[in-house]
Amino acid sequence: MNIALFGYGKMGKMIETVSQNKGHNIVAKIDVDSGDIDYSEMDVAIDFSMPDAAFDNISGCFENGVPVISGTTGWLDNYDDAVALCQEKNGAFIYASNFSLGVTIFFELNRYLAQMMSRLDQYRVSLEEIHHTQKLDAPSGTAISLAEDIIENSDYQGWKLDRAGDGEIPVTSKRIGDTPGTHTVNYGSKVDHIEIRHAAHNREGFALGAVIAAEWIQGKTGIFTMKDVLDLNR
Ligand SMILES: NC(=O)C1=CN([C@@H]2O[C@H](COP(=O)(O)OP(=O)(O)OC[C@H]3O[C@@H](n4cnc5c(N)ncnc54)[C@H](O)[C@@H]3O)[C@@H](O)[C@H]2O)C=CC1
Ligand SMILES: O=C(O)C1=N[C@H](C(=O)O)C[C@H](O)C1
Repeated sequence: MNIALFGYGKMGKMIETVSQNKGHNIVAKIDVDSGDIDYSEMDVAIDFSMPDAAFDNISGCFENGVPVISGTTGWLDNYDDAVALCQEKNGAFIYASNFSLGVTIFFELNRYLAQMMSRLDQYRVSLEEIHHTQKLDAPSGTAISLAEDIIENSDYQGWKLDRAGDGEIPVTSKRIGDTPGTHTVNYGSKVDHIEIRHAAHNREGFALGAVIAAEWIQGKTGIFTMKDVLDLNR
């Protein structure tokens, strides 16, 4: 498979290594100021760039018939436009705030736990995410996904960074050293707490999930999620 990398930073380089270890070719490494882009050899584009670059990168790929795997966070104000363009061009698209296979399962646990806990008014939920100090966005895309999934499966009406009001989920963001990404969902009562946590040990899991998604999307058209890739919708 011929893969084009949009964003050749920490994740772009990790995806290059994982892709090559699986026998794929990297046919383009697009970074800031790369100039004119030749889309002709691309079987798929994997975008891990920057919030203000992601939508243009994704749009360019759809305009040129290239399927897109998008991992960049912090650009979702334009998500609906990306979906509309993908549909107009009969393209193929997967966005995930976190491509780790473990986090895809963690998202399912979070939804199920939220449904059960919504029956008990003794517990209050809170979210914490910890990342490396170079991270640009806060809270993380993964924390936002977790919060949105809890809201969909409970009576919570929103989330807020740090100080949350009634009916809102408090989210705490910490930036510590080189932490690749740790997410904790905590339900506390006066007498106990229940916690689920995913901790990435390095970036390889994110990269592997993105490459598996790129392999899976070959020959398909439509908008998909990692649940489709792992066949968790059954
Ligand atoms: N969904 C997931 O599983 C994961 C998502 N991420 C997200 O991926 C993004 C990138 O993360 P990192 O690689 O750690 O960041 P990074 O800062 O190491 O790399 C980003 C790269 O994008 C480049 N860039 C800037 N403008 C560009 C443009 N117009 N076109 C192409 N490239 C451009 C930068 O020069 C840089 O090399 C972030 O939004 C991060 O939150 C990171 C890890 C996992
Ligand atoms: O910027 C990162 O590094 C990460 N970003 C994603 C996010 O915002 O959730 C995924 C992962 O936690 C690493």
